[in-house]
Amino acid sequence: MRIAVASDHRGVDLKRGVISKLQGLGHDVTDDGADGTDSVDYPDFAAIVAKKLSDGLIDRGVLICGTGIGMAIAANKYPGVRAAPCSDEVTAEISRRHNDLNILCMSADLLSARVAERMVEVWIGTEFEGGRHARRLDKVKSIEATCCRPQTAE
Ligand SMILES: O=C(CO)[C@H](O)[C@H](O)[C@H](O)COP(=O)(O)O
Repeated sequence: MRIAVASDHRGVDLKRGVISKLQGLGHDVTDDGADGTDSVDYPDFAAIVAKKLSDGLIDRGVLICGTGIGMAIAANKYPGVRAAPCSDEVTAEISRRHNDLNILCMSADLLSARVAERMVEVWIGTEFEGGRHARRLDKVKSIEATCCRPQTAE
């Protein structure tokens, strides 16, 4: 799978471990920053990964900030992105089975490297179940199509 990973300054260490884990599983992984611990703004990094996903250049994304919340808010502004913070293996698995989550957001402040790497492994290895969940996601897509169209100037 083609996977892009990015973080803000709080997530740089966790990001390195996540990238190694994904590469070890045989995935094609890009590191989209941040490169150091100088303070940066999470929307800049969420935008890089979310745009790639929205444009079909990657299959999945992983975004890490202090809580994972800011990254999810920003990433979800891009069409076709389904991003959410997950807190453990269970939410990571259900986010795939029920929500077809395509960008996993994680908290650098609250997760250990071991738990975060395991979450990523479970998340990448879990398929969307379809069925009733596909019906619900179709409704989400329809909300996106009707509410989030770019506004044209009158
Ligand atoms: O956006 C966030 C909250 O969801 C992230 O946790 C950021 O990493 C955090 O806000 C950054 O805060 P800092 O005090 O500037 O490090």
